[in-house]
Amino acid sequence: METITLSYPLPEDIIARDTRPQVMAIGQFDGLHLGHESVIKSAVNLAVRLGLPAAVMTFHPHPKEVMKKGDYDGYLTPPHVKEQLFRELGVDYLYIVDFNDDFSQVSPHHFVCDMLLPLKVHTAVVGFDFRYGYRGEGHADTLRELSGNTMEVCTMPAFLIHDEKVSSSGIRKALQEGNISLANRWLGRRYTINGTVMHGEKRGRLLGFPTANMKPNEHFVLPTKGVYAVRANLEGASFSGVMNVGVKPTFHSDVVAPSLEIHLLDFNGDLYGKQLEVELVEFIRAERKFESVEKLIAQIKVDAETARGMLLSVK
Ligand SMILES: Cc1cc2nc3c(=O)[nH]c(=O)nc-3n(C[C@H](O)[C@H](O)[C@H](O)COP(=O)(O)O)c2cc1C
Ligand SMILES: Nc1ncnc2c1ncn2[C@@H]1O[C@H](COP(=O)(O)OP(=O)(O)O)[C@@H](O)[C@H]1O
Repeated sequence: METITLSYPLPEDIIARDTRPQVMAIGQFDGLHLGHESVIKSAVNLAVRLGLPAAVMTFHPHPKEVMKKGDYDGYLTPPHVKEQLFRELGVDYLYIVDFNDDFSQVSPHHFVCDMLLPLKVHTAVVGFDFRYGYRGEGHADTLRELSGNTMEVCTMPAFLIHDEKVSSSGIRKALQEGNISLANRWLGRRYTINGTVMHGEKRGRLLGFPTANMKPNEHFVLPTKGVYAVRANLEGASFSGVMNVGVKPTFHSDVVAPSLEIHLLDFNGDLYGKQLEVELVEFIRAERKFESVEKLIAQIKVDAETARGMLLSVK
């Protein structure tokens, strides 16, 4: 797969490229969840049938981040992981459009005529709720017309699980509510945060539960404060663990930024500076303020055994 970064207007060298007509899935693909996957798989299958390359066009940063909508809480899937998923799905060309204030002003007409047509989009494959151009005024049904009927458009219906529409906003909400099973089911994989192990307050070892304090490598959506059963990948090996996301109210009365702390079960070693990839498997309980350190320790013991039970048959 070739990754091509684009800006508007398209640079001369891109226009001059001898691009073959291509089937292009277009969307933010924030997620990237099972609904997005079905759009991309359809584009790839169609491309194979037509003997054309399969492309994806996506936008970065997230338009909500650029437009300062306020409700943008970070990545569900960081760009490099999305890129890997596109590759695995069989995409030949990945176009990443630099989404900035100027691009947000581009009309639907100009988006189609100045970007899609020069890129020789033979068929655009989009989700049922695809919006594009200034204020999202362009809809899937206007793509064809704006291309002067030179481009085919294939609009994919909503992807449903148990009659519910799979959506990124639904996954974000599920993470906020501790509904990890739903978030994972809709994503089609476990919600994963990766980061670097930093020094913390050195209290964990005194409690009998050393916890690797993980600083996320990207601006990920944080799940709700609480305790989780996790699988953690460390230098190619996989461990079961229990993670606390929160502000440790037993020790802090002031508001502090939430931290992610992972205790690996059956592990002893130095993790400082190492890269950890943490996959959320299940929510165990909400974070609480304990009246004594002893009670917190007793609860952490129960949490660790709960996680162990939950993770018994999980790889
Ligand atoms: C499984 C688990 C559950 C935890 N639950 C809570 C909790 O409910 N309330 C709380 O104040 N701290 C909780 N903690 C956080 C501990 O207070 C924290 O690990 C300890 O303060 C060590 O911090 P340090 O790594 O910065 O030294 C939990 C930690 C773990 C590993
Ligand atoms: N089973 C384990 N799980 C997590 N960290 C462990 C474990 N065993 C040893 N460690 C080490 O202990 C550190 C955490 O100890 P802790 O007292 O909580 O210190 P800190 O507050 O700096 O995180 C980890 O960063 C890691 O280097």
